[in-house]
Amino acid sequence: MGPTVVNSLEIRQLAYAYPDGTQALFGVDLTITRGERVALLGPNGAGKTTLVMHLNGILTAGHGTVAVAGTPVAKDTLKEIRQRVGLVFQDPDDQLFMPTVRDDVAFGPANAGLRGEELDRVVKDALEQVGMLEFADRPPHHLSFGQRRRVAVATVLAMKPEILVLDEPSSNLDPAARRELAEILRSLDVTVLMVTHDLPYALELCERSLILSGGVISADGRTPELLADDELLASHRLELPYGFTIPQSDHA
Ligand SMILES: Nc1ncnc2c1ncn2[C@@H]1O[C@H](COP(=O)(O)OP(=O)(O)OP(=O)(O)O)[C@@H](O)[C@H]1O
Repeated sequence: MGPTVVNSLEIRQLAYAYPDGTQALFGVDLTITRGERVALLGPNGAGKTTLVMHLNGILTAGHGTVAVAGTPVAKDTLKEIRQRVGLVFQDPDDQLFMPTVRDDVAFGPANAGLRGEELDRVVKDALEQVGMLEFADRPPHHLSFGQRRRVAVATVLAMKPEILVLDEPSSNLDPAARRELAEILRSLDVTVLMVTHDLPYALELCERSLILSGGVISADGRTPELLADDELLASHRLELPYGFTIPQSDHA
């Protein structure tokens, strides 16, 4: 027998219609292996948010299954699933609500029962991973947007997630903050699924990309290959920035 391959995420035939009857997902199949970084691309209304909301049980499958590291997302597994799936929202202010950065990062692990030195160590590690340790005693609302996003990532890392799911991680960041966050994300030893309209960011960070369109996955492959396919991009309302070319080394 070969080594066991752990799948961080396994989605089988996931379909979902909102209560008003809008069918947002039509049978999505997706496997993400531990350690992969994957970009989820697609036009507005493709179903990306709907898909992400199934990963930690905010929505539950109308049809099909979702499993995180082998554990099915279901009512009786929600507590475990929410520790394993670290969701970083687009707006860090939806995630930060405590008087200090330290308290925000400690909130999840403290809730899970960590105390004392163990809790301190987890908080310190998470803040170090995003380069925000020196800001531990600051109120989050005194930080820049880019710093708040990094703290939001730390709140999720403190839970030692199986998979980090980021919604538009580069939005509202200036070029330096965008690059710093990319360096941080690349340095993490965690599976990543990143929803983004920022195609160069997907290229920079994710070896693999998916295109979701009309509630189905219509492309799944190596990011440089997908982004070099002008017809594929145009047919899914995806556009590279004007003048951007895929570096030849990525094409190979
Ligand atoms: N609460 C809701 N009730 C009914 N329909 C909804 C609801 N939320 C989303 N939809 C519909 O479901 C479909 C998928 O929407 P979703 O928000 O998942 O797309 P998205 O890919 O995340 O788009 P965007 O890039 O704009 O964030 C769309 O047709 C949308 O109008």
